[in-house]
This record gives sequence, structure tokens and C-alpha cells, in this order.
Amino acid sequence: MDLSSKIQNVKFENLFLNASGIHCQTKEELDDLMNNSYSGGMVTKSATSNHRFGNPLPRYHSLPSGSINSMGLPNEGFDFYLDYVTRTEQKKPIILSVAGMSKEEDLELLHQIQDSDYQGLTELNLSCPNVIGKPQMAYDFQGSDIMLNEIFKFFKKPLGIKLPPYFDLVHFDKIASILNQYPLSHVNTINSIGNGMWVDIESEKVVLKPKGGFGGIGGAMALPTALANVRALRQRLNSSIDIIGTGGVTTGRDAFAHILCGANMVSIGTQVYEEGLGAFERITSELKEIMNSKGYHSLDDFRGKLKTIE
Ligand SMILES: O=C1NC(=O)NC(C(=O)O)N1
Repeated sequence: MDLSSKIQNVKFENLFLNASGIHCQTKEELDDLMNNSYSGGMVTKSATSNHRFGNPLPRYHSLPSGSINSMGLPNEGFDFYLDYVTRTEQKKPIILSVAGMSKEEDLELLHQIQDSDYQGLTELNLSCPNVIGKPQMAYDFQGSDIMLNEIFKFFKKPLGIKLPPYFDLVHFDKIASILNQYPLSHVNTINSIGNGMWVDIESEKVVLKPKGGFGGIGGAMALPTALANVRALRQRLNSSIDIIGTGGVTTGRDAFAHILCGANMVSIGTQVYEEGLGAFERITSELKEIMNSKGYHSLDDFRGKLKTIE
């Protein structure tokens, strides 16, 4: 049974990654992921230029079938992550995630990566919904196009983009037609479903402090949206652009669905946060069970082969 996969020419022993933000902010957390034998790769917390505490607490809340968060990009600062991905013994591929607080900062971070010794994968997070006053860049189609144009004038290393969910087929057409103009290594879809709301009935109060309680939705509730975005982008993006499917994966069945929709790799966020790193082992064995029962030996046997009803 072969669960290996690739992003461009970077090979992963298995298809599973942590979702950026989950168990990947500190050295201890990153080392845990590096030593966990059931995830084929790992993604860092999205780095900003400077260390950030992030939004005030409470900023994460478990929901009956998912999570809501308004973390606000807490991270150790870019230099820490660049040093970690450059210096640490790579038992598995790492994706360096960056999220500038402005377009200028995005460009500055990417210039630093371009000028560094780092040769691995980079992912530009254009979709954090939780920085107060900062829009999700990837919902600004023209702005994204202009920014990508500027980036690829100087950035020559593998670069992927973390996208928010889209909900309109015309929007899938628009973002794909923009992304297809650039030599992207991958897209990672989806980020959390931005600005959801949860209400505690007893206290008649929101559950998050930042932004009056608005926060990104993840976990099981996000699966239908995540599958739709993986499928729609796979149908529209050049085959040269790989896809990391993120959102709603709590079981092997969910991971199987992401691959059927076209994902090359699958990242797991809320479920790893709630269950711990053991979720990677459990979901890996569940996926193997399903593949075995269907006679599949590798992910290529069924990737992107979702059937429609004729
Ligand atoms: O891109 C992000 N998505 C989220 O759902 N939360 C984090 C954050 O708020 O830091 N960032």
C-alpha cells in the first residue's frame, strides 16, 4: 500500500500534513511534527516579519463538529521559522508558510526567502480571516493578480498559495484564471471559513473575544466546502499546479474524498488539535483500510476520479 505523494519534485512518504497553525508554532511543536512518523510532511505556522502574540484570548473554541478560531497570526517571527527550516535535519519535507501584514511585507518576506539558502517549498497565506482590519487578500482578485505578478518577477523558488474558500462557480473561474498565469508549485485549499459565529446559549454570549466573536470555522463542518474547493480548482487549474486539500478531515473516509476530488496531499487541522498527533496514525490506517477494500494500491489509482451522475 503506497500512500506517498509529491508536490512538484518534492516527495512525501505519505500524503498527510498538519494544517498551518496547528501544532507548528514553537520549536517543541515543530520537533514533535518532525518526529511523528505518520505525517509525510509538515507546514509551519504562517510567519510574519516580527513575533506576534496575536489576538486576545479566548481565541479558539471547540464546536460540536469543528472549531472556531480568531488567533490573529501568533507566531515566533520570520527569522525563527527561516532558521528552523534551513537548519533542522529534514526527516520530512517542510513547507515554510508566510503571511505578511501587508503586500509590502509579503514581498519583503519572499525577497528574504529568495535571497536565503532555503531551497524547500514556500506557501504564501493570502487567506487569514482573523487579523483585525486586514482583508483576506485572495478575495481581491485584481489585487491578487497584481501581487502575484510582482512576486514572480523575482521569486524563483517553489511557491504555493493558501486560499480561502470560494462559494460561487464564477469565483472559481476567476481565481483559477489568475493562478494559471503563474508558475505556482501548488495551491492549498481551504483556509478556515472566515468570520463564522458561535453563540453560548446559557450565557447568551459569543465564545471568542476578538472581533466581537467572529472567527474562522474549521473541522467536520468545513468538509463540504473544502471538497467543493478542491474539486472546482482541480477542474480549472493547470495540471502543473498541485493541490493540498485542507478542511474537515476527521477520518480516513474524509481523506479519501479529498483525493477523489483531486488533492495531491491532505492536511489536517482541527482534528489534530483536538485528538493530538495520534490522529495521523488513525486516519492513515483508516485510509489504508478503504483503499484495501477497493483494491487500490496507490493514491494515483483514484486521485481526481470522482464520478458525476450522468
Ligand atoms: O490563516 C489563518 N487561518 C486561521 O483560521 N487562523 C489563523 C490565525 O488566526 O492566525 N490564520
